[in-house]
Amino acid sequence: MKLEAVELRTIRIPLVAPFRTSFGTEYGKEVLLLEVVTDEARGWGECVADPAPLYSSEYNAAAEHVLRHHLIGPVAAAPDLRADVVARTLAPFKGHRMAKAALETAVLDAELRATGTSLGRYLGAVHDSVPSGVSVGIMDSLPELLDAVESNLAQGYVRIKLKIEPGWDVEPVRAVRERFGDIPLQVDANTAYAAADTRRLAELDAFDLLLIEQPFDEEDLLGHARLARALRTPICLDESITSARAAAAAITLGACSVVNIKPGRVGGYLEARRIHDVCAAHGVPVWCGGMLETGIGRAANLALAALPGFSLPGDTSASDRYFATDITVPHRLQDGRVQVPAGPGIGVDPLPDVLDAVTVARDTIIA
Ligand SMILES: CC(=O)N[C@@H](Cc1ccc2ccccc2c1)C(=O)O
Ligand SMILES: [Mg+2]
Repeated sequence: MKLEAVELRTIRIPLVAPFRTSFGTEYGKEVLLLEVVTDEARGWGECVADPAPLYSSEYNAAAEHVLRHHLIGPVAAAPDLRADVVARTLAPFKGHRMAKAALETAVLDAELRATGTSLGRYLGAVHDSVPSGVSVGIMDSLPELLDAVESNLAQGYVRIKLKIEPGWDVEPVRAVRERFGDIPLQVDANTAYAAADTRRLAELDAFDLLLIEQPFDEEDLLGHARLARALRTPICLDESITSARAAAAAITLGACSVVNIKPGRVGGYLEARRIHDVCAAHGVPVWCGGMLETGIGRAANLALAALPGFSLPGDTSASDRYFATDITVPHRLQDGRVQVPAGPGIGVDPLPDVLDAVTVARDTIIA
């Protein structure tokens, strides 16, 4: 293929409800969307960064800038463009994995649409639908939390994940256990704790959680390894796992025994599959994390979540968990599962009218 143009769009969509984590509260999602135009087909990629560098060092304006000024040029210069040359082409540029992931995914989507191959088939998916968990934010009170959990269970979500932070951890978990019994339950701290909190985190061992996700700083592999030796509950890493190499190091150091794979965080779906393969080789279960993607990124995540090593329900929730109106035909939860799109590439397209209604900026870069 030959890259002819890249259209950069910034879209803003309100969330159905504020979503509070240990690093802040979000009321809407601002998304950088890429559409690549090649001589054979077009493709879509969604950047999972946010407006501020609170989850990771990346943020939307930086992703757009690095794409515009450093990443699109070399990819456009590739004479025979395929998804598996993008990462190699971009390797000289350090970091910016979310920006790189969006570009690689858009190229991969175009390549697969041109050959009529679904992303699931290309990656090695073995299921047509995947069981879905849901991420429940920090709430203002325990009654509000219990109502949110009850609503999500009633919709059919097969696993509940609670956001925690110091001061909102043991009591919410205990309240959910007391009200809902032994439902599949896990927590996510988004790096909010430190070694001094070990005794507090050890109190969570009483609740038979599936895992504790990213309790410490993303760079603190040794701290997570020490914590894993002190706790019975498995440690899962998210922010720390930026590549297959990082996954191998974390597992070898004993820093985690479960991995949350997010293609946007690791530079794309090809690296995400490598992480899946590394974890499978170590007997480490993986699940597909979420970054409140629109239906575009959500579709691609569903294909990845259908690979054999994804043995735990992920955060591949239905569109209506976050958006009243998605920019694609909404992904729906049916009997606790979400369908893997079967069409060529990511298998979905934005709905033009909806997309235009939420677009706040757009710019076409001619290759
Ligand atoms: C589903 C889930 O918990 N995702 C992330 C946290 C996250 C990521 C990106 C976000 C963007 C806007 C608002 C909240 C966000 C939360 C996580 O697993 O750590
Ligand atoms: Mg997480």
